[in-house]
Amino acid sequence: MSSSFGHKFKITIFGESHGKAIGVVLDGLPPGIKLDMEFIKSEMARRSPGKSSLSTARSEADEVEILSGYFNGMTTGAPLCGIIFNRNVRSEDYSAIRNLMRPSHADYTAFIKYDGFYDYRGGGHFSGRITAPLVFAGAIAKQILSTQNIAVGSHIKSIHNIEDKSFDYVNLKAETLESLRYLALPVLDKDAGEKMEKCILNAKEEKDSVGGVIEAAVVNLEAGLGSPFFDSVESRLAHILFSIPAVKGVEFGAGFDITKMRGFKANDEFVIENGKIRTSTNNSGGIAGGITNGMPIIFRVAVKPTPSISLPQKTVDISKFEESSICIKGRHDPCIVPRAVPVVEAAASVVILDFLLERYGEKWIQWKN
Ligand SMILES: Cc1cc2nc3c(=O)[nH]c(=O)nc-3n(C[C@H](O)[C@H](O)[C@H](O)COP(=O)(O)O)c2cc1C
Ligand SMILES: C=C(O[C@@H]1CC(C(=O)O)=C[C@@H](OP(=O)(O)O)[C@H]1O)C(=O)O
Repeated sequence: MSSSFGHKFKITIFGESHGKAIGVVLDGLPPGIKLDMEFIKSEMARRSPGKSSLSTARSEADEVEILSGYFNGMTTGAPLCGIIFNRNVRSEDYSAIRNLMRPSHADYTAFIKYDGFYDYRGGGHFSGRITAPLVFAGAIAKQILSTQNIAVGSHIKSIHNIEDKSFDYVNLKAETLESLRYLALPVLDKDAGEKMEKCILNAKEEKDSVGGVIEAAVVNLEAGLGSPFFDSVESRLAHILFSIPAVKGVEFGAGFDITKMRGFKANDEFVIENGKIRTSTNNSGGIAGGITNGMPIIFRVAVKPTPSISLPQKTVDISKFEESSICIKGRHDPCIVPRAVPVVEAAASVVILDFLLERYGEKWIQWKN
């Protein structure tokens, strides 16, 4: 397995959805950071399951217990381990479908790779639940970034065929990102949000699911982070974003649409504003040559419809090697997107902090202040 990520700020996640606990070890955290526990709790709550009819009915408090690396209210610089106990498992949901491979979940691929020994209950280590420790890591990274005025945030760009407005790629402000944090469905256009909610509830009613797109941004980030070739900012962000279960696409700036523009429209022209070099458009999404250019980093993440649905589907019975059908009973998200929003932000925060620690070392914060 490959459950570790990062260079200077390394995270290692562990656990299974129906095991005793899930968690993360954070290595490379600067010492002397006073953790804002209320902020961490609020980030965990944005993702935690069972809080609304738009989510899985499995209800988990997702309180994090810190086991190490934290002393007298400050990070020590030693590995910080945070664990979350699984409280509300219902493994019998999985006994009946033990040998029936859920279409588009990880059952079949995990069965092949781990010779049938993997923990299949609740998706095991493949579960979206394993993003809870990622959100914990991201909340700490986000808090550190905010001391330097760097903000990471996102909104739901679309659910199924319902579209929200786009961010203002050039003049996006930290306050806009902050205001989105408090919305159950973080959207810029309230009407679109109401339609999205109906769309999700409609799919749920019909025992089906829907997907969507999350548009995220990092603002107030300096120019000069990232290294070509293989450690470009796009490469590292895409790596962690594609690690999130159910993510099927990532694009930056104008993304695939840039292919429909001619060079003159696609190019971001340079200007000087208030003594700073900026660009008048931001089709590059704040990255050129794999390096940040000081404009907002903009990216979008495509999230597929939840694979576990209760409509009857064709599958195979792996124990008999014969075709069969499956009707999944259990507690599943009718749409993953709303709960994936803080996960995407967490993932981006981890990467940006890693780049900054790489550039300036762990004394970066003291040095900047
Ligand atoms: C926050 C979150 C919640 C998820 N909830 C569910 C769920 O309730 N049911 C389900 O079948 N898949 C859910 N998933 C997606 C599966 O974990 C994922 O599709 C599966 O592991 C296969 O991985 P892949 O889609 O990346 O190929 C969720 C993912 C995330 C990030
Ligand atoms: C528990 C969470 O989401 C789970 C993610 C998930 C999956 O297959 O990814 C399947 C469901 O698990 P269970 O069948 O145990 O209820 C979701 O509830 C969580 O995100 O914390």
